[in-house]
Amino acid sequence: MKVLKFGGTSVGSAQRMKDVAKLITDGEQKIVVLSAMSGTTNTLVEISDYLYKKNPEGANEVINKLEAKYKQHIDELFSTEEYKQKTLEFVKSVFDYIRSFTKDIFTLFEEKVILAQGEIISTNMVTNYLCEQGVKAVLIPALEFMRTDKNSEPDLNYIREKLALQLEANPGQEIYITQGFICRNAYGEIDNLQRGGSDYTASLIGAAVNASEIQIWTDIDGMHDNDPRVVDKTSPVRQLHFEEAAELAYFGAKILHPTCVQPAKYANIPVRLLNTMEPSAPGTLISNETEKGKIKAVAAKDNITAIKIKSSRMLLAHGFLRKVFEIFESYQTPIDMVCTSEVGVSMSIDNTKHLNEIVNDLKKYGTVTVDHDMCIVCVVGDLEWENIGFEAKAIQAMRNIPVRMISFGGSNYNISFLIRESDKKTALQSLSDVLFNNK
Ligand SMILES: Nc1ncnc2c1ncn2[C@@H]1O[C@H](COP(=O)(O)OP(=O)(O)O)[C@@H](O)[C@H]1O
Ligand SMILES: N[C@@H](CC(=O)OP(=O)(O)O)C(=O)O
Repeated sequence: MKVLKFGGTSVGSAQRMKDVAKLITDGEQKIVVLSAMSGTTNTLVEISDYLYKKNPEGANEVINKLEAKYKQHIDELFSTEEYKQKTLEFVKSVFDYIRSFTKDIFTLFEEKVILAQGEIISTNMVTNYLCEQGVKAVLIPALEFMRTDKNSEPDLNYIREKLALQLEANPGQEIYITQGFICRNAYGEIDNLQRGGSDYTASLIGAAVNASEIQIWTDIDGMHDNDPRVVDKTSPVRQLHFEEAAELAYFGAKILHPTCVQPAKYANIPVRLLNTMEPSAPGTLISNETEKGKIKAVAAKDNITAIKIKSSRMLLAHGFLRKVFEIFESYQTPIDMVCTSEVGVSMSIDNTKHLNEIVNDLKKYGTVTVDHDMCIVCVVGDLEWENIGFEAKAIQAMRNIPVRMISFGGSNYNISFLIRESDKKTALQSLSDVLFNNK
C-alpha cells in the first residue's frame, strides 16, 4: 500500500481539492494524509495569540473571517445540496467549538486543540467530496492512532497497532483519508508533531503499515538543487540518499520536514516528492542509493547565532569541550555547527531563548563573542573525504563572501558555511552558478 501526503498548498482551494481527488482515484488502495488548507494553521496561531493576550474580540473577528472563507470553499466544492449541507454543518460545529475557547482561560493545551482544527476540517471536506463523487473513501481520525510518548517521540508500536485496528474496522475501502500534523500525547491530550509535521505523519504511517512508497505531494516538481524562492534557475534533483535529504531538510529546504526522513529510512521505504500541479513529472526519489561523486543541492538555514569562546587555558586541556557542551545541554539548546582550534571553539545555535544565560555561564571559561543574524549554507552530495575537488569547488564559489565558520567531515554528505544572513542570496546564487550551472 502507498501513503500519499498532500500539503496545504495542494489542498489550498476547492479546485485544488478536486484536482487531488482526481489524482488519488486510480483504483489502488491507499492512505492519504492531508494538511490544513494553506494559511489556516497560521490563522489558528493568530487566533491563539489574541486569546493569550486576553483579546476575545480580536480572536472572534479572525474566527468569523476564516469561517466565511470556508463557507465559500464548501460552496465551490460540492455539487449536491446533501453534501454541501452536511459539510457546512460540520464546519459550523468546528467554528462554534473554536469560539468556545474565547470565553475561558487560555493555555498551551487549548492552543493545541485550536491548531488541530485545520486538518480536521480539510480531511472532512475531501472525504465528503470523494463520497459525493461515489468513491469508496473513509476518514480514519489521526487522533485515534497517532500518539507520542513521554519523551514527545512518536510511539511507533502504538501507532502500528491502533492504525491496523482502524483499517480493519473499515474493510473494502479504496481511500483512507487521515489528518497530518495532529496527534495525542502520552496523556491522551491533543497535541501536534510541530509546524510542517504532516510530512512526519506520512512517514510514520508509511513505516507503520510497511508501505511500498511514501509520496509527498506539493507545489513543485521535487527537491530543487537550490532554494527556488531565492535563486534564479534551479533544477529538480531526481535522486537523493536518505542522508542527503535529511541534511537538506534540516538545513532549510522547506519542501521536506526534517523529521520525516528518519522513519522512512529505518523502514527502508522510498520517499517520492511529487508535484500536484504536474502529476506526471518524475519528481525526486529518496532512497538508500548514493549517486557517486555528485554534489546534489544547496540549502540555507536563517536566524543563526554564532558563539565563540576563546581561552588560553584551553591549551592541552582535556574536558574543556565537555564543560562547554554541558552548558548548552543544561539549557536544552542544540548546537548546529562546531569548529575548534587550540585556543577557542565556535558554535552555532538557532534557538536563542537562553542565549544570555549560556553566554554568562561560558564566560567562566574564557572570552565570549556573539554574532547575530547569521545563516548556515549547506552543500549536500557525495562528499566522502577521499573524493577530491568538491570542497575546493564549493570554497571557490564562496570566494567573495566573508565566511565565519566552515564545517566538513561530520558526515559524508555535507559541507557547511556560516555567513551573514545579508550575504545569503549572493552566496546561494554563486554556489548554483559554480556547482550546477558551470559558470
Ligand atoms: N530546495 C528546494 N526544493 C524545492 N522546493 C523548495 C526548496 N527550498 C524551498 N522550497 C519551497 O518549498 C515549497 C514547498 O513546501 P511547503 O510549503 O512545505 O509545501 P506544502 O504546503 O505542500 O507542505 C516550494 O513551493 C518551494 O518554494
Ligand atoms: N498545517 C500544519 C502542518 C503541515 O505540515 O502543513 P504543510 O504540509 O502545508 O507544510 C502547518 O501549517 O504547520
